[in-house]
Amino acid sequence: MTTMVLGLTGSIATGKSTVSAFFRELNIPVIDADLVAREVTEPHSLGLQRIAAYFGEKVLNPDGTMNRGYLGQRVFGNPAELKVLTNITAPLIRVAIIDELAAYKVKQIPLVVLDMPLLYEQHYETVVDQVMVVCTTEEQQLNRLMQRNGLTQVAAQQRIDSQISIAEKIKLADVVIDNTGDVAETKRQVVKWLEEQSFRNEE
Ligand SMILES: CC(C)(COP(=O)(O)OP(=O)(O)OC[C@H]1O[C@@H](n2cnc3c(N)ncnc32)[C@H](O)[C@@H]1O)[C@@H](O)C(=O)NCCC(=O)NCCS
Ligand SMILES: Nc1ncnc2c1ncn2[C@@H]1O[C@H](COP(=O)(O)OP(=O)(O)OP(=O)(O)O)[C@@H](O)[C@H]1O
Repeated sequence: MTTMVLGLTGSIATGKSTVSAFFRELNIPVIDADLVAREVTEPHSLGLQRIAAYFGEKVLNPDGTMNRGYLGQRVFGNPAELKVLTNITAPLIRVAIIDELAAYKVKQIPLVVLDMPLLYEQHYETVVDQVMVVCTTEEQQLNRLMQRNGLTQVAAQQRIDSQISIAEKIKLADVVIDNTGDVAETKRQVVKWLEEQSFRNEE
């Protein structure tokens, strides 16, 4: 059996994690690119060494972990520095994700989800078989992001502007999940899509 890889994306805070939780509930494996990004920047990793070499010792906490608050504040308002950071992490993330996908393919798992905010920005269209985009209105996105991360409007908007807009991603999507309603309404759309694909990973 061949493995189908579903790319799950959206823009920041449009509801990817909310949708990926539905897949997990159905025992469908999810690769979380944000988590992979954390793994490739663990203490003593090549990723963190490269980041510290460029951004300086300030990016390191006393315990050797990455100071995410400091780095996030620095790069999200500074496109040139964000590019440097992304250029360090993206190749490391890519190798780790391709490895994980290969392991699922060997096991012939029918469906694997790749939850990746930067799926289009990093050109993963060729890595996945279909792309599902989770969308909200821009106003909901801003409000949910400010609320979830405790960010000011300016800081939240800077993060939103670091990615391709939702409108652009909708145009590129194979399937769009509308997350402007309540969570149950969103879940119904995901279940419907799964039923249309006529497979589910069994327990
Ligand atoms: C800048 C960092 C330190 C901020 O950490 P923080 O804990 O505040 O945020 P977190 O990692 O949870 O990311 C939150 C969201 O920010 C957005 N984001 C993260 N990195 C980037 C990036 N390089 N470019 C654009 N948006 C990004 C994503 O939508 C992500 O879901 C961190 O995001 C990071 O190390 N980024 C580089 C790695 C990367 O590219 N990750 C994205 C994987 S697809
Ligand atoms: N349908 C909804 N109704 C109300 N709140 C929601 C809904 N969907 C998601 N949220 C809330 O909005 C915030 C963003 O959702 P979520 O974390 O799923 O987004 P994300 O796309 O995974 O974000 P990121 O890009 O940062 O990883 C969360 O606080 C979540 O609880």
